[in-house]
Amino acid sequence: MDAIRVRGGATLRGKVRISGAKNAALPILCATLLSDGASRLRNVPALRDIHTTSALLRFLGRGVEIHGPEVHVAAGSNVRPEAPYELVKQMRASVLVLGPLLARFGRAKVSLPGGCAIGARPIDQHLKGLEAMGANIRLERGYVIAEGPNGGGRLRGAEVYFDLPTVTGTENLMMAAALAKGRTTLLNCAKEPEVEELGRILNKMGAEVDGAGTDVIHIVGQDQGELAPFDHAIIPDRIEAGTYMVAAAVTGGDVLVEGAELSDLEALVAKMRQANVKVESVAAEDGSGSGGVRVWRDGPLKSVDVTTAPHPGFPTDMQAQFLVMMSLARGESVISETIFENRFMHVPELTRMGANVALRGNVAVVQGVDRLYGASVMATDLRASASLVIAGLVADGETEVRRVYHLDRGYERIEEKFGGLGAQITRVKGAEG
Ligand SMILES: CC(=O)N[C@H]1[C@@H](OP(=O)(O)OP(=O)(O)OC[C@H]2O[C@@H](n3ccc(=O)[nH]c3=O)[C@H](O)[C@@H]2O)O[C@H](CO)[C@@H](O)[C@@H]1O
Ligand SMILES: C=C(OP(=O)(O)O)C(=O)O
Repeated sequence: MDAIRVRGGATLRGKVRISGAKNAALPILCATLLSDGASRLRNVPALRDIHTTSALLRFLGRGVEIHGPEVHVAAGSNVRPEAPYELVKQMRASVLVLGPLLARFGRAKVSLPGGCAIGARPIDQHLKGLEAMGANIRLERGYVIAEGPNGGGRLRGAEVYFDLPTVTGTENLMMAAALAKGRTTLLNCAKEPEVEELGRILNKMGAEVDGAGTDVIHIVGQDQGELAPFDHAIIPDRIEAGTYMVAAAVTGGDVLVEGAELSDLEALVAKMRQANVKVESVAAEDGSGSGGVRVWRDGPLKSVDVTTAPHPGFPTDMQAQFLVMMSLARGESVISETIFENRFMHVPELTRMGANVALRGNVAVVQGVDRLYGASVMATDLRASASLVIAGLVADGETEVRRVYHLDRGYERIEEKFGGLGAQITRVKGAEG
C-alpha cells in the first residue's frame, strides 16, 4: 500500500490546475448506458473511481477505453444489467447504474452498496422514486432486483418528493426519468453543480430536463427507447479546488487555483474570508473568462464556526480540510457535521499531530493551537486523507499518511500538484499499511 510522506514548513506558492470533477464524471459515465452509441468524455480525472466505473461498464458489456483525460465508451447494446458486489463495494457511486439500466433495459440487479466509513448511506430515496415510476423492487441476498412495470416494461413518469436532498438519488432518478413514459417531477432535489452538469448532458443526449441545479426538476421522458451519444468535457472539481485553496491558506502561501469557479464555492469562500483568508477571482491572462481563484493571507487565521449542509451550504466534502485550518486559528471553532453521521475520523489522527479537538456527537469543538507536529497517521476515507496531507504540510517535521488508496479515489497526482507549489512531498510505494 502506498503512503504519502510530507515534510512540513513549506509556504505554498504558484499555480495549480484543477482536474475534472470526480462527482460529475461518475454519473456521466453511467449515463452512457442510456445510449447504444459511442460517447466521449473529456477532462476526466485519472482516479481510481474512474477505473472502477470503467470496470463496471465493461462488466455490464460496454467497451471502455481510457486515453489520458479522455474516456471513450464504445457503441453496443448487448448489456448484462447486473452490477456485482465486488465492484459496487469499491465505490458507492456504482449505484448510479441502477436508474439507467432499469430505464433502458427494463431490469437491473445491483448490489446494495452497504455502509462505508463515513456513515450508513442508505438508498431508500432512490428506491422509493423508482417504485413511484412503476418499478417492482425487491431486496435479495444483498442485491436490489428491479423490474419495470408488467415484468420489465417501460417506467412511467411520476411525481417524486425526496425526504432529504440526495445527490446520487436525484441523479439516478433523472436518468431513469429521461426514458420513462411521460413527465416526471422531482421535488426537494439536490442542487449540487454536478447534478446541474448531469442535466446538461442528458439534454445533449436528447432528453428534456428542466431545472437541474434547483429544488424542482422536470423531465419529459423520450419515446425512442434510447438517447443519443455525446461528447463532453467535464467541469472542474470544486472539492479538489477547495482542498488546494485551504492548503494555500493554512501554509500562509499565495496560490492561483486554475479552473476553480467562485460561484461553485460560495459557502467555502465566505467562511475562508471570515477566517481572514483573502480569496479573489482572477481574470484569464488573455481576457477570456476566468483564470481561476487566488488565495493568500496577510494576517493570522481567525476561528469561525461551520455547519455542513446540502449545496449551496457548506460542503461536507470540505469539512475535514476546513477543520485542519481551524485547528491552527486563534480561538474556538465549532464544526457541525449534518450530512454523514461518522465523518470525523480525521480528528483522532489530527489529535496525534497536536490538534486540540473535542468531539461531541456530530460536533467538533476545535481550540486553535500554535503548531502541529508530524506523525504517522492513517485515514479511512477520502477527504479525511486530504486533511491529513494538509496538516502534514504545516506540521513540524515529517508526516506519513498511510492508506493512500482513499486519496487516490479523489485526487489526481496530489503529490505532483503539491510538489509544484513548493511542498516537500513524496509517494512511498508499497509502504506499511
Ligand atoms: C459520488 C458523489 O456524488 N458523492 C457525493 C454525494 O454522495 P451521496 O449521493 O451518496 O450522498 P447523498 O446526497 O445521497 O446523501 C445525503 C444525505 O442523505 C441521506 N440519504 C441519501 C440517500 C437516500 O436514499 N437516503 C438517505 O437517507 C444520506 O445518508 C446523507 O445523510 O453527495 C454527498 C453529499 O453532498 C457527498 O459527500 C459525496 O461526495
Ligand atoms: C464521499 C465521497 O465520495 P463517495 O460518495 O464516492 O464516497 C467524496 O467525494 O468525498
